[in-house]
Amino acid sequence: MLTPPDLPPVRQQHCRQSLRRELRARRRALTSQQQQQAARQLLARIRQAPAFMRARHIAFYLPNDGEIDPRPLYQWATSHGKTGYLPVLHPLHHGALWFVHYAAETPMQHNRFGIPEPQLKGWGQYRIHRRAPWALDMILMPLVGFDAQGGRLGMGGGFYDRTLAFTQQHPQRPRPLLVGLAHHCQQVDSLPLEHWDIPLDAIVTDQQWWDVQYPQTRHQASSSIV
Ligand SMILES: Nc1nc2c(c(=O)[nH]1)N(C=O)[C@@H](CNc1ccc(C(=O)N[C@@H](CCC(=O)O)C(=O)O)cc1)CN2
Ligand SMILES: Nc1ncnc2c1ncn2[C@@H]1O[C@H](COP(=O)(O)OP(=O)(O)OP(=O)(O)O)[C@@H](O)[C@H]1O
Repeated sequence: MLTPPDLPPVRQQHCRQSLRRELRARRRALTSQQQQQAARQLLARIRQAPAFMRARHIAFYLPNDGEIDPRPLYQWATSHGKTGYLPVLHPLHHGALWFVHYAAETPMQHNRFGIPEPQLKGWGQYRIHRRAPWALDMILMPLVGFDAQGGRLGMGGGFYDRTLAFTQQHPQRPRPLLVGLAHHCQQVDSLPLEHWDIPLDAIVTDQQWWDVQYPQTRHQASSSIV
């Protein structure tokens, strides 16, 4: 179920869709014990990584559709002085995300995909809790699929791609480390990188941490972060 790079675009999109379906079914099939164990292993793997230890402002997500659960990591991070944020669907810019501070007392609402996110109240109050993506130290983003070369497949909305496009347009500006999270069973041999795909710095599963090195010709080479 791989997508050869020389297929015409429409066929490629079709392949991405069926691969997405297959990988989503695979992660949903994990039992709650397997999910809990994966979340514990993810915590153990990430919390000791120097890049994570240095990071102070970190975007997490609330698990949906069988995604690997970063909540134990969030608990650990916030009890060690770090500040956690969640993605919120941008109220005006369709297809983009805001990152909003998240704590136990944060009022939540469900977005149109049924995922809980911090409530948008007045714009004035909201601005206090929002952090620009470039001012985050690390963004942990959920993956539907990935390959060991840094290719990634998300839910298909292009939300993270649009929100993080600035990292390609202004490569010398400050930017967060982009870390994709997935279950080990979501790995495939090879995924083509689309021109809009934002390269990740690392991919972490319950079983492994990959630093992603892109060829210079394709993307800015990313430096090793652990
Ligand atoms: N936990 C989590 N939060 C997240 C994301 C995510 O992937 N995971 N997102 C990452 O982008 C954003 C939300 N994007 C999403 C995009 C599509 C679907 C989804 O379930 N799509 C359905 C179709 C639903 C519809 O169109 O009404 C589907 O594909 O079955 C969910 C979230 C922001 N928050
Ligand atoms: N910077 C961008 N500007 C406009 N459209 C974009 C941008 N990035 C991605 N898109 C569009 O978003 C759609 C979904 O892209 P893709 O299939 O790569 O999503 P994804 O990477 O799986 O999702 P996500 O980024 O939310 O994890 C594509 O049709 C693409 O054209």
